[in-house]
Amino acid sequence: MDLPPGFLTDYNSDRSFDFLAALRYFPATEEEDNGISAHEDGNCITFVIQDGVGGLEVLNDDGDWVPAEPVEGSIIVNLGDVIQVLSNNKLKSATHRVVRKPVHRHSFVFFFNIHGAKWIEPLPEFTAKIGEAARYRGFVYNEYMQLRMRNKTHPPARPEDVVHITHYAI
Ligand SMILES: O=C(O)CCC(=O)C(=O)O
Ligand SMILES: [Fe+2]
Repeated sequence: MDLPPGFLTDYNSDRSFDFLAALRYFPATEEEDNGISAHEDGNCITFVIQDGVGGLEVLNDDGDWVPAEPVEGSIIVNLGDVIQVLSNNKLKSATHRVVRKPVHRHSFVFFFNIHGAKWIEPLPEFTAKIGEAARYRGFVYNEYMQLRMRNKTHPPARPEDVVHITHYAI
């Protein structure tokens, strides 16, 4: 990102919002194979350790779903919305989903987050310093998390009203 080493540590050294999820996906049935619907992670960076079953897929620029094939001993690193905003779209928050397979799947997912009170806006290194306009207005991280939570607790009738990071786009 052309930022000084240790930038993220200095930017936010508070780890209290981080969490680890141990997930188990039940086998797909004839009728239904949705594990997790298409989404972007709202946080900073997500680390996924998956077993050998597979099912995690990433949407590419052509609109095709590309499987993140299991590789023994590897960790998948997924950038979230916070990095997309900080980098002013230079780094993208990947759209991904999990499609269930005929057998159980297990994954460990570590969400490297940002403190809730943190102000998030495109960094000068990706805007003023390189003569680019900011593509997002600033927001408090918790506010975005609450809007995302509302997507689940009060699902909007119209799909276009579901809040994504584009809510803050300029
Ligand atoms: O289980 C996985 O491989 C990914 C889960 C995921 O995308 C999420 O929890 O946000
Ligand atoms: Fe995810």
